[in-house]
Amino acid sequence: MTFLDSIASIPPILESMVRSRSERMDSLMDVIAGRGYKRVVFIGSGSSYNGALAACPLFDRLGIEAQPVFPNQFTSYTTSFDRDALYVVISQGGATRLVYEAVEKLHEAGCTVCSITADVESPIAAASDVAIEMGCGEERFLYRTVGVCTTILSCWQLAISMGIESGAVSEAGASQMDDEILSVIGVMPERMDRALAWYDLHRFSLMRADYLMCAGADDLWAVAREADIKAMEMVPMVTRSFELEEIIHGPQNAFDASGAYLIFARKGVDADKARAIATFLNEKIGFCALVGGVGTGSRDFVFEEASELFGALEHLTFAQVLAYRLADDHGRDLTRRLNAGISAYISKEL
Ligand SMILES: O=P(O)(O)OC[C@H]1O[C@](O)(CO)[C@@H](O)[C@@H]1O
Repeated sequence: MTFLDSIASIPPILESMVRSRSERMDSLMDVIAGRGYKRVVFIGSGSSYNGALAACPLFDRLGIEAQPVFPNQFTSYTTSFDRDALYVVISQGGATRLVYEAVEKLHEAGCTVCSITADVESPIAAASDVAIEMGCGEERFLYRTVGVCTTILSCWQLAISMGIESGAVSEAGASQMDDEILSVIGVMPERMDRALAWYDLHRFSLMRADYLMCAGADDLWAVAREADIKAMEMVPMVTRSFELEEIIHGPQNAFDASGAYLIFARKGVDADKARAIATFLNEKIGFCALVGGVGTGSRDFVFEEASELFGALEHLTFAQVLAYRLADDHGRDLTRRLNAGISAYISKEL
């Protein structure tokens, strides 16, 4: 089993989650019934945070304000609570200490807590009021890959359920969303194959890069963050991600030809901005690829999303393939941690 098999295993896992949405969200519906939630606060770290961030546009579309917060920010610094909000803690491992402490803090404040974890018997799931199964099972490699995709889908299903409860989505509308998600899942294998071919074409430029900078807006900012964290952990290499407009600080000042640049973008409000940044980077700085529907250059990875609302998964497939191929070409063993001794200094787990 290679890491690529792990990426390839994602679409059928997601498909079976979509087909069982009602059963998966059954216990959540009991908890949110009659509560009229209009606000969701997500608490999660790393890929768990990114998964929540990727789902925020759907909540917004359904009239629900959604916001992700890092566990340390919440546990150590947050002092005000919104008892009319649903708090959702996300932890693939289910035992991240600060996420667990967030549940305790929320319960002391009288708030309702929903968890999303791979194992519904994990400490965080057991401590929460309602536990949603992330759906990823046990990740075969160290790096959250299946899990980040199933986190995004779990959050989308949470949004759809809250939309049904609030009346913003009818049952028929929810089924249409399921179909739209299935159309995205249907193209993920093709995105994977094309990403592999794209990597082969640009391998030399990518292997030369000392660092990787990623940018995107809205849900594609979440993809940029995930591309960043995966390349950093897996290759490994120095990486950073920016909200699309924020990356402009870099080329003005610090970026140079030893970096590689990825801009995730779709047609619409930010297309011209994304193209302008990519053109400047390509003409004046170094290797830059536009990923998504707006590219026209030979370095770009161009595809029409099967769905704009749920297309983040298509972009994410590209990011996962890139991290895997770069890691593989660098001779990285993805079953072993580098610098595993850090756990003698600090541990995130209970
Ligand atoms: O989702 P969990 O299990 O709480 O872990 C959060 C993050 O911590 C890490 O395990 C290590 O930083 C990441 O890989 C992960 O995304």
